[in-house]
Amino acid sequence: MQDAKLLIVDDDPDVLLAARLLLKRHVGTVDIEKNPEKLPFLLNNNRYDAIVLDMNFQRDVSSGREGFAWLDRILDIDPKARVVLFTAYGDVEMAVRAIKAGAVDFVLKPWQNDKFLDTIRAAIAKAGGSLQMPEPGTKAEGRTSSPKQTSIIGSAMRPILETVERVAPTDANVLILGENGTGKDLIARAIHEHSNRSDKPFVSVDVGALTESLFESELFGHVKGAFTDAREDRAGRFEEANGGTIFLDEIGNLTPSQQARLLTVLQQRQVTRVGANKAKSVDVRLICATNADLNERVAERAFRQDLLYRINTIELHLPALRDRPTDIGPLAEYFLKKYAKQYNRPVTSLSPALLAEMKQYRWPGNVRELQHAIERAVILARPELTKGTTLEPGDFVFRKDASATTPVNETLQLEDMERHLIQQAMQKHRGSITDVAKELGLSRQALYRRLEKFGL
Ligand SMILES: Nc1ncnc2c1ncn2[C@@H]1O[C@H](COP(=O)(O)OP(=O)(O)OP(=O)(O)O)[C@@H](O)[C@H]1O
Repeated sequence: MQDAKLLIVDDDPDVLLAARLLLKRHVGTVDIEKNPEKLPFLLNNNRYDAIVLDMNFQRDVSSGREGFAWLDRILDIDPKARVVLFTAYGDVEMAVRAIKAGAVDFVLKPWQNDKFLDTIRAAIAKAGGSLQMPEPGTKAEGRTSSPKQTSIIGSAMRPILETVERVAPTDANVLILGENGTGKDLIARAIHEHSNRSDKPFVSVDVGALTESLFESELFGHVKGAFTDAREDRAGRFEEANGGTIFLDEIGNLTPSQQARLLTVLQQRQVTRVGANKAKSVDVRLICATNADLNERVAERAFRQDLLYRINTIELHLPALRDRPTDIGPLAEYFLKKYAKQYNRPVTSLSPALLAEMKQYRWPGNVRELQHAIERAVILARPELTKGTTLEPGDFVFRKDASATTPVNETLQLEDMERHLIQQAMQKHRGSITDVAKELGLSRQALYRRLEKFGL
């Protein structure tokens, strides 16, 4: 490391001095900088082997938002930059998010000298820094998703996949039912990929997250001047999906007037942009999904029966993960391999004890929860924590039994903070998912997950 060059950016002069004192003995050049505004200048005039960046500068003390913005900026200037984040103990969730956003690792403050050194050594040694980059498409969700070839794991899914293969080439409307995180989106994409429309768009809309005022313009489009913010003509999601498939998620949450509007469009196969007086024909295959019991909602008169009949030509029921325990092992192994490779972590297996606990757990968030729990455990795994290469129960946090890596109080405080921030941003942007996601530095998908988690 004697010929390496390191930059440390933190607004606390004591932290800068202490870090320099420690690292100077091992790294050739250690530059320190108090003001992150100087980053572009420094990066354009030096070649750093690694950069240590604080997540919380004074203006924005606890959210880490400024840190994320600077991380993005650094990676814009040098996509191969190897950024290690400084973060306070308890900010582990944030550190995990930052790694997903492209940082190579993180150091908890106050640091332990040998761990800090190991992390810096590994960051400097790593060639290219591309190992921890997120998968293409995970950082920001485009308006039109291209088909993703994701494997569908688990023997319990086999009968469903057989139905998918039979139904996909027809144009039949499909309704996918199942709890959150059971794979409804995945199955909808599989239907599209196996259909004759696979080279046309697959457009996914979380209709449950659209406010009353956004619903029409998002789905059907608008013309310039139709309302204050309509600065230009814009096609809606139905028009975007023309020739392909439209996937309407959380259909059970539609209000009566939204149900009526949607039914008209489905009956007439035509959309009229808000403010326009001429309808346009659209040719879309419709797939809907919900975690609600629609028959019960019909009985309660909360969902229109005529709309249900229009969308449920074929119904697919996805079982909850707790009802298919044989799938837990294969799914866990699959995610373990995927994330160990993505984050370059030395984890290769799950211990039998951990697997047994997983089978006992209820998995209220189903496969998504399992996926995130494994991703988190892999990111946080250190050789000394994982006894070499196997994840043990202690490396793993079950939602209801947070006994492991992050103390419960700190997890809760973080969650409160996160919830509060999201609520504030939702009010500020009047429910616009795109704007809120942008402000918080989250993908739309990640924001939806949090809205769901916090019941917002
Ligand atoms: N059988 C499976 N094999 C591999 N990955 C899966 C499987 N089922 C679900 N997943 C993964 O789990 C995550 C959640 O799945 P998905 O988004 O399809 O669930 P969902 O039922 O649509 O959730 P929601 O109701 O919250 O919208 C995704 O990342 C998906 O790729």
